[in-house]
Amino acid sequence: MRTREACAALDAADPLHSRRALFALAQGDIYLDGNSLGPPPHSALERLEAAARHEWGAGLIGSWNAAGWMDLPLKLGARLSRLIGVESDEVIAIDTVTVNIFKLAGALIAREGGALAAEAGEFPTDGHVLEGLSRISGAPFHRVTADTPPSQLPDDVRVLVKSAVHYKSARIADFERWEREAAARGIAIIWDLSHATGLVNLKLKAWGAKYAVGCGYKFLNGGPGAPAFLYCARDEIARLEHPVSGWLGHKQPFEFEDGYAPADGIGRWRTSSPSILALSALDGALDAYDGVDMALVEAKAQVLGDILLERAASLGLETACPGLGERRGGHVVLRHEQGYAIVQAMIARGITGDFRAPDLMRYGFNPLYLSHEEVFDAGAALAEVIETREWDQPQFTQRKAVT
Ligand SMILES: Cc1ncc(COP(=O)(O)O)c(C=O)c1O
Ligand SMILES: Nc1c(O)cccc1C(=O)C[C@H](N)C(=O)O
Repeated sequence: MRTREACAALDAADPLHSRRALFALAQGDIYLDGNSLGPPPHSALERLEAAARHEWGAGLIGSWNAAGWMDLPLKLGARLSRLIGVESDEVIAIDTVTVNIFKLAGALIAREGGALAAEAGEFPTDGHVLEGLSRISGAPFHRVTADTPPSQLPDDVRVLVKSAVHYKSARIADFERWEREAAARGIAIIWDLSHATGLVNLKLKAWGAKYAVGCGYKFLNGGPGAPAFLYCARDEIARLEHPVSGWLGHKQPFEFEDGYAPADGIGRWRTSSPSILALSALDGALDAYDGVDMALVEAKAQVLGDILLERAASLGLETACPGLGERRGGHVVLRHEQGYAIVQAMIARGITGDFRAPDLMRYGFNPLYLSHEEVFDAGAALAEVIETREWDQPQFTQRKAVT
């Protein structure tokens, strides 16, 4: 197991170390839940306040033009494109992950026919939304075994939704294999990048991916319920019909025509008035990623995860994620039958992680604000909580509604 001194030495040599100052995190708190809700960068809070006070408060309706509100989803899409490895005019920041899956899957199934598929054990919303789409469209829905490669999917599948990083196991998908096999079978993959964006060094275009959605409030730190994003490869945009055709996806919304004529370009994926305050917070939050080398971020996350896994091994804890030295997403998952109470006892010590039923403790690492030393300290605290049974108190053992 690495020592605290060895972790301090890693921090001293870490090019990302200084980014911690960009975040409004209380001194002493160790936040290991940024894979569920990222903390606010100062720039997000400042941008949000400016948008509320000056653009909305003072500028009023004139801000649609003067503050560039109408183009904010496209501006943010362009900023996000670097983080996922696609062109700047292929991404739009809009709606939620679930809604964006519906939009893409609905458009694809209408064009391609055939069946929809999602894996068992995926983040539930991915299957829920396809089931709903199946009910109204009549397209069959298959819930397939986790990690079924496209070459082994049922013959009629034309649309597969797949997480890039699994929310529980932290396994990273084999993008290139999946895309290669899917292309050979005429299957479109919609990648759910929720747990990957801002963490994994994504190169979607190079990997042959054409469709993806992702979350703004996890590693991107855009705030609770932040807008999600949608990626659609440029050549496919004009070939798909937006199933939620609303006035702002229209070519000329301010002509107020009865008939629907879709906009050109990625703006075609708009539906309604963009959530300007939420987009503004995300815009500010993305400053924290300016100039950041995503290869460095992914590599540091791997080491941070390893530090906690070394501790887990010394405690004899079972792990439910790729092991030491293995490639994984930004979190590690440890199994303990008292996992819920242990996570609560850790939170009481200022070390926040989360619990996923029935027995999984999930700890996430955003390399932009976490140091190697902090993760070492979190591991030491975990050892104490378990070894002294600190978790065995009613305030820790009683389940709360949101975990
Ligand atoms: C993999 C995954 N997909 C989708 C979602 C849901 O996103 P939204 O609330 O934006 O629909 C989450 C988390 O909430 C998630 O982890
Ligand atoms: N979006 C959430 C919420 O509003 C409350 C609690 C948790 C969440 C989450 O994002 C869960 C998360 N997607 C997960 O991976 O478990």
